[in-house]
Order: sequence, then structure tokens, then C-alpha cells
Amino acid sequence: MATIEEQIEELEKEIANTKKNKATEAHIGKLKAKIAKLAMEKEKRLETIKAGGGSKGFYVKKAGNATVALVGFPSVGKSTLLNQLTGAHSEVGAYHFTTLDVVPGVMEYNHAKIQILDMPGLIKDASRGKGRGREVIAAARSADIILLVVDIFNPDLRVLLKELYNSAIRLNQHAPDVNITTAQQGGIIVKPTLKLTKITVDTIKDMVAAYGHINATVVVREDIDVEQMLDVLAGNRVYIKAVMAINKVDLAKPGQLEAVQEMHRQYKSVGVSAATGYNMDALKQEIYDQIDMIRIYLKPQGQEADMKEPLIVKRGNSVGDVCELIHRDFKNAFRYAMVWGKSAKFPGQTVGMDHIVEDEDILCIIVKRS
Ligand SMILES: Nc1nc2c(ncn2[C@@H]2O[C@H](COP(=O)(O)OP(=O)(O)OP(=O)(O)O)[C@@H](O)[C@H]2O)c(=O)[nH]1
Repeated sequence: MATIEEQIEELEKEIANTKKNKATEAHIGKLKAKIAKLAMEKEKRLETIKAGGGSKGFYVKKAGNATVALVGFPSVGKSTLLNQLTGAHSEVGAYHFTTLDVVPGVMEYNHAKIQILDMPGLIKDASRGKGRGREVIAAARSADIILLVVDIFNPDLRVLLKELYNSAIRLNQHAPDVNITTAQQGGIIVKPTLKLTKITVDTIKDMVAAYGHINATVVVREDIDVEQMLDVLAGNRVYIKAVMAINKVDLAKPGQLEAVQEMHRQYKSVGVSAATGYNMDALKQEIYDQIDMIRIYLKPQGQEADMKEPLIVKRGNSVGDVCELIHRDFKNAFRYAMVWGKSAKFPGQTVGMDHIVEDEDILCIIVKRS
């Protein structure tokens, strides 16, 4: 019996040997669905091994702050850029990343604290676990924004983008609007709610079957293609916004920046010089705009809320996340909080650390006296 790796290799060979055209698209989709299934099994097995024997420790995401991952080839200027973006505020402990060569820093902008992670240069085949690639990718997968850092003299990103894609990271895309519900009987039923132009109902059926489903209803509400159907089946894709920094413009010739921007026109890009600090504010603004931030007004107990300087947090953050942003010890001393605003059932509702805050909430956190 062939190992999972061998089976995957066999299928990949078959795909490589299949001419790609309209007629073979369905067949390739089916093969890819089989690979996705095997990859899922492999991943499960790895996790069992890790959980069982002295796990290497996983990347722990720091709650509260929004996180930006700097991703780019070696020597494009990521470390220099991190220093520019975070300035004097970059002195944060590396202890959250004990298993990683990831350097974190904090960028402060518009009252927001945004964590920036400098990844070691992403290399070819990182998605297959080469080098420290797996860990870098794990960190990138948990980021809110990926900042693609490009050297203006070396703007070809195809290898890197392919690595990200193979690592189940989808940039500037949304999850396809497709729902799979499994059942005990009835076979595979595909129900498109609109005309499909890039994939047929039969291909979807074949792919769902190849992935191992026997009875399932698939509701398709979007004009998806084969790759998107695969994303739905695999289920492990993360959808992350991407922004691009085109670096070293201090050395560029006239027109060069525009040419690189045109080459990468699907991304919002800012030409910068990490060496001189040129255009850092524009880049910070672009990053800020891409993160869905909300304002929280803090009210010290027995006093008026500070309506001038809100705390800026990520949408979806909890009271606990807010505590952590204020001060590391706040969470330990937490007793309860009172909240006014959109997230409160009534003004001054008492809530715990799990309560999710909303834009323009007023929050009063009650801590134990020391
Ligand atoms: N002219 C110019 N040089 C730059 C700029 N940014 C970075 N450099 C230089 O490019 C080289 C690489 O910069 P780093 O910041 O170390 O690059 P990195 O991407 O962190 O590299 P790795 O750590 O290998 O991934 C250094 O010699 C920098 O001084 C820039 O905007 N303009």
C-alpha cells in the first residue's frame, strides 16, 4: 500500500501529464480533490503525532492587536521597513514567538497599535515544509493583513505568491459562497442558485465524490471555478487582505515605480524607501484602512469616559482583548466590566471577558485592588 505522500505524488504526476484544456478541466478538478483529501489526512496524522510526543510548540497569536505580516524574498528590506514602521516602539518581547525567527514590533497610528511581524525571507517550497517555511507560513496565516514587500529592482513575485497559494492562503479573495451539508442518504445533490459558467454541475459532483463525500447537498450561490470548488472542499483556506510595499524607490529611475505598480495592479501598492523613510505615512494609512478597526471609549470607574482618545481595536475583539491591550496585568486583575453602546443589552450592562465589543462602546473595567 502506497504511503499518503506517494499517493499524492502519483496524482500530481498524473495532473502534470494531463494537457490542460476545457475537456480535461473536470478530470483535473477530480484529481485535485483527491489530493486535497489525502493532504487533509496527512495533516491530521501530523497533528496526532505532534499532540502525542513533546509538541514543538505552536505559534501563539497575540490577542488584541491587529497583526500585519511582512512577506517578501530575502534582502528586499523587510527588517529595515519594520524599524521604520515601528520606530521606537519595536521593543516588544519575542517570547510570543519562541519557536520562530519572527521579529515582532508595534506600529502606532491613529491611536491604533498594530503588530507587525517580520518574517524570515520566504523561500521556494516553504509550503512543503522546507526550512523554517512551515512556521513562517503558520504565522502569515494568522495575520490580518499580509504586507507584500517587493524590491523595485526585482519585482517578480510569482514564486512567492505560489507558495502562499499552496499554503492555503488566499489574498484579497473571499470565501466562495458554497455550502456543503452532508447527510445519511440521498447521494450527492448540487443546487446552483445561478448560472454556472466556469464549472459544470457534474464536475462539482465528481469533485465532491472524489473528496470522499457519499451523501451531500451542495448549494452554490456564486459563479465559482474549479479552484474555488477545491477551496470549499479543503476547508482550510484563510482569506487575508494584502497590501504591497514597493521598496527602494530612492534608487529607482523615473517611470519605474509606475511600471511595477502596473505589473501588480491587483494589489493596492505604495512606493516607499525603507532606507530613507520616504512615504511611510502613506503606507501606514493604507495598512490602517485595510484593517477593520473600531473605537472603544474607556471610562475609569466613577469618572466620565474619555471621549477624545478612543482605544482602537480590531472588530471582533472581546473585553479580554481590550484588557490585554491596555496593560498585560489588566487581565489578571479583571473582575468585571460595564458597557454602554451598541454591544450592550442595556446601558451599563455588566459583562465578562468574553463579551464582544462594538464600535463606539463605552467600557468601564473593574479590577481587583492590589
Ligand atoms: N537603497 C535602499 N536600500 C535599502 C532599502 N531598504 C533596505 N535596503 C538595503 O537592503 C538590504 C537588505 O535589507 P534588510 O532590511 O536586511 O532586508 P530583509 O528583507 O530584512 O532581508 P532578510 O532578513 O534576508 O529577509 C540592506 O543592505 C538594506 O540597507 C531602501 O529603501 N533603499
